[in-house]
Amino acid sequence: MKPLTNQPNGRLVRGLSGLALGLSGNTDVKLIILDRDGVINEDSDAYIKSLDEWIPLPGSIEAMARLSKAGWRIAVATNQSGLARGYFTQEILEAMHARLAELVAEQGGQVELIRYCPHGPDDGCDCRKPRPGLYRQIADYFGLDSLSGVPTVGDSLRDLEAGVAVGCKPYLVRTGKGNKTANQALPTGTLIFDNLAAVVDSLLEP
Ligand SMILES: O=P(O)(O)OC[C@@H](O)[C@H]1O[C@@H](OP(=O)(O)O)[C@@H](O)[C@@H](O)[C@@H]1O
Ligand SMILES: [Mg+2]
Ligand SMILES: [Zn+2]
Repeated sequence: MKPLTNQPNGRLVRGLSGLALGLSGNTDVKLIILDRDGVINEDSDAYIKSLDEWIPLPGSIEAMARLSKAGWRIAVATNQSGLARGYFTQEILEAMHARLAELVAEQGGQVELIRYCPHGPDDGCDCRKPRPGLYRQIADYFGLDSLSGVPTVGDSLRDLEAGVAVGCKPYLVRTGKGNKTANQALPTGTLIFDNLAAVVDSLLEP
């Protein structure tokens, strides 16, 4: 089932997935917002420029499927300045996201929404993290007037800052750039875990 994803002009392209779920704007919604590179898949300082370079981190796909099967809704919020820099095409990016959705679906889970910022650092958009534009788009999609308390998982400070700006609960993972980020001043209340699987374990423990 293809996730919903966005076009560079920000228009949402409806994939095969179902209708937007009209979740009420309350904080007990089981929604999680994940960063992509360094949380779900390996990251590289040379960017992830092809489907071959898009390699899931150990346990991340299984963790997403476990969370999804437990009733959580999964959204991804990712900066993809490589598009603006000309390192890869939108077609390649969408192929990575289709692969992600496919792998999670094979394990019985679903990635419902992937929102990315296609812009470069100097484009002045509102969707490049640490700005919270992607998070607002995700809240709109799920019909939420608040993301207060919604867990967001990142490996970079900007991921946490973007989520905290709209009330999310910040989780840092040590994968990707996370070990380095852990030495920076983090948003109050940030919880630190080794990887996404450990975050999911903590969210699912009774
Ligand atoms: O972690 P998410 O948001 O999913 O994606 C990050 C990537 O878009 C790239 O973001 C770049 O930052 P700049 O966009 O050049 O500042 C660099 O950090 C790259 O190493 C990284 O692969
Ligand atoms: Mg990242
Ligand atoms: Zn943007």
